Amino acid sequence: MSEDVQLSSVTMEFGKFRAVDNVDVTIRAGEFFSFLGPSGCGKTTILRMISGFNDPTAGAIHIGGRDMRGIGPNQRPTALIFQNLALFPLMPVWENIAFGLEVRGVSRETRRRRADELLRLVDLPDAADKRVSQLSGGQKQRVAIARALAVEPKVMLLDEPLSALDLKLRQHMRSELRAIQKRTNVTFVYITHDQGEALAMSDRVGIMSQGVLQQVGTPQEIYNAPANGFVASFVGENNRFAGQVVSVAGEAARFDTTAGTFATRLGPGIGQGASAKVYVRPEHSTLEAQPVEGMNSVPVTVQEVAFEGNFIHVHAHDTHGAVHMVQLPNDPSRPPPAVGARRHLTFAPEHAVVLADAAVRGRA
Ligand SMILES: Nc1ncnc2c1ncn2[C@@H]1O[C@H](COP(=O)(O)OP(=O)(O)OP(=O)(O)O)[C@@H](O)[C@H]1O
Repeated sequence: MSEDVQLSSVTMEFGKFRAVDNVDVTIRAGEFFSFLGPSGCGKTTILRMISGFNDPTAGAIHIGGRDMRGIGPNQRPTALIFQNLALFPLMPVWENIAFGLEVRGVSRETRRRRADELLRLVDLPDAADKRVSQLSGGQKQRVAIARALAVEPKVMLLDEPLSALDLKLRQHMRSELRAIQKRTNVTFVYITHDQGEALAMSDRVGIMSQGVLQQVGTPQEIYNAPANGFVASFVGENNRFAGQVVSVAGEAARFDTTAGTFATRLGPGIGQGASAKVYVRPEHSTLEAQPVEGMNSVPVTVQEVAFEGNFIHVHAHDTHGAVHMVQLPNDPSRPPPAVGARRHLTFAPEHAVVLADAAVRGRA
């Protein structure tokens, strides 16, 4: 069983500082939802408000339709997991998992049975009688998840739980966490500043900047149709050109920059005359010997060529000194240009989108 979490105009102020500004989002029952954003953007504050450790200074939180105002952390249908797992190192694994049940007066036999079930769920069927201190980092993480699930939360809140693990284990645990979430169907609210983690695991992602929720969407929507320049730059790479929209025809526009006039698409809220930036992904950019009919192009000089295995990153600067990146497939029959070569950075109108900067505090 899982429940939805509804945030309605949720705001949190610490004195005069607004850490979370008018956040509106409904996290669906059974969904894996991540809040993604840089350090200090308000992610932890949101999680603390959902779990009941802080009350919003304005707005409301409903879980499963129930207003959470005045309901303390222990009375909420939530469980919180964070980086510091707070397991008991010398206690057997199964007792760690069953700890919350013991507090609730569940018999030893039932506790043991439930712990064994949960250990199978997190793929540690033989660990029940080991001590926590004998486990690896990833195994401890699974025990912490099993312990949180033991009290049958409707909503699991996870605060960067993988950040203490090394890269390989972190990547492995991504798919583990996702699998556990699907098996239990509990609503997962996950916070992270790691875009790879958020994109790989989540059904939907909410991108935060400076307390403001910038966009909510599937990983594909966030990457392929960013709502503004902050989202486009925070998730993945982009080449950017500042300028002005000089004409508009439907969703297409002409955009004037110091590097040239481009045919582009228009992002949300951008119209005729707007000063903004055009964004183009490196994988949608190529380097051509000559300008190509119907495409945008900017004369550049190749500055650096980095072989990355499955692809090649080429950095090239334009006549104003701005550096742009092109991602080329690793194709031995088409070697990349040499450093110093002059080329035309080329991109299609449909891959160039004019976006506003981020939505900012107090104006969301
Ligand atoms: N109790 C508090 N009193 C005053 N300011 C606070 C308090 N808690 C958080 N803040 C401020 O609110 C902002 C958001 O903090 P929060 O911990 O939610 O960010 P975060 O996105 O989780 O960052 P990180 O990824 O670094 O943990 C920060 O500027 C922080 O300094």
